[in-house]
Amino acid sequence: MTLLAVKDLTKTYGSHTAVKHVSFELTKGKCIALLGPNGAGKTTILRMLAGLLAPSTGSITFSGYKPNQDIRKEIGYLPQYPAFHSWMTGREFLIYSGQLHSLSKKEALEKADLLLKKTGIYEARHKRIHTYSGGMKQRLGIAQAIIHQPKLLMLDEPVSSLDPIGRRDVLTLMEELKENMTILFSTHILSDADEISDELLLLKQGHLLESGPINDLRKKYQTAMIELQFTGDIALYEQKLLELPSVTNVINKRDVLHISVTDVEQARDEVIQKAALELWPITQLTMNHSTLEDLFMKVMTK
Ligand SMILES: Nc1ncnc2c1ncn2[C@@H]1O[C@H](COP(=O)(O)OP(=O)(O)OP(=O)(O)O)[C@@H](O)[C@H]1O
Repeated sequence: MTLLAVKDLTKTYGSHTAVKHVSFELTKGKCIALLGPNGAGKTTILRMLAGLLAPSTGSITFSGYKPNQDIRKEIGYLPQYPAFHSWMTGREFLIYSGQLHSLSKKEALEKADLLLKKTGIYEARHKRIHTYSGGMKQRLGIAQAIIHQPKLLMLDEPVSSLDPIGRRDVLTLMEELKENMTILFSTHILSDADEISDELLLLKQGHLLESGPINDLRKKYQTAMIELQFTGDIALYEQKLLELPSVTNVINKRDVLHISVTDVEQARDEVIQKAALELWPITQLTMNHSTLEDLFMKVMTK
């Protein structure tokens, strides 16, 4: 079921068009990654969906609403650089945020404690926010973004400024939250998108180049690969491998040969036959597929 539909969305800042005729749909209950290099228009799209920026043209339609109707109560948004009242404690900040969303003092208190537990920062609830680590601040930001129980949670680069521990904490929290809500998050970290998203939106210079379930995109773009390791001088084997019928390309990355092939099983048989005949000193043969990074590069350069 479609939760939100974007049609022909364009945003122009002065003479610069940051988002160009973008259309997509967000499926209810999915975690969707908005991927693209710097300046692709990710923040601009999120801010338009969050109702913080007016589109130049196009429509945003939330399920059950008219096109371009105010949908702010359905949306939770954590900007890339959230502003906190750092002198407040985490708990005070959440109670204050709840009251801004028209919760009574009692409701805000209950909700604050519930979310502090859910986001794993309950122990630090009476500490001032300026003492929180980056990961704790992001978790508090997410708690604040969902205090009004939005149907769609949008996070702008939620892990890009965090150290590996903070990053892991926030990704784990997103994994938990995605059980109960639709999440749209922007990133240029492909492994994060790979780890937690179900669907991708791939953006470049304001254009949406590809979108869809991650597995469908993998099938469309991935290529079969064989990785081969040898003892001795592997350069000797590059040319010999290229002569095999199923091999289309060979790249030497840190003494591992990455072999692109047309059919992975056929290529394996050809490699094994040749290796057995010529006694190649193979130490490892792995059948593989290209990574999400390869997919990203293919879409970005097509
Ligand atoms: N207020 C503004 N006025 C003028 N140009 C802007 C404004 N905000 C963004 N832009 C431009 O619009 C384009 C898209 O910016 P946006 O911040 O949406 O990209 P992004 O994909 O989020 O980038 P990043 O990954 O660097 O955060 C960029 O070229 C940017 O310089």
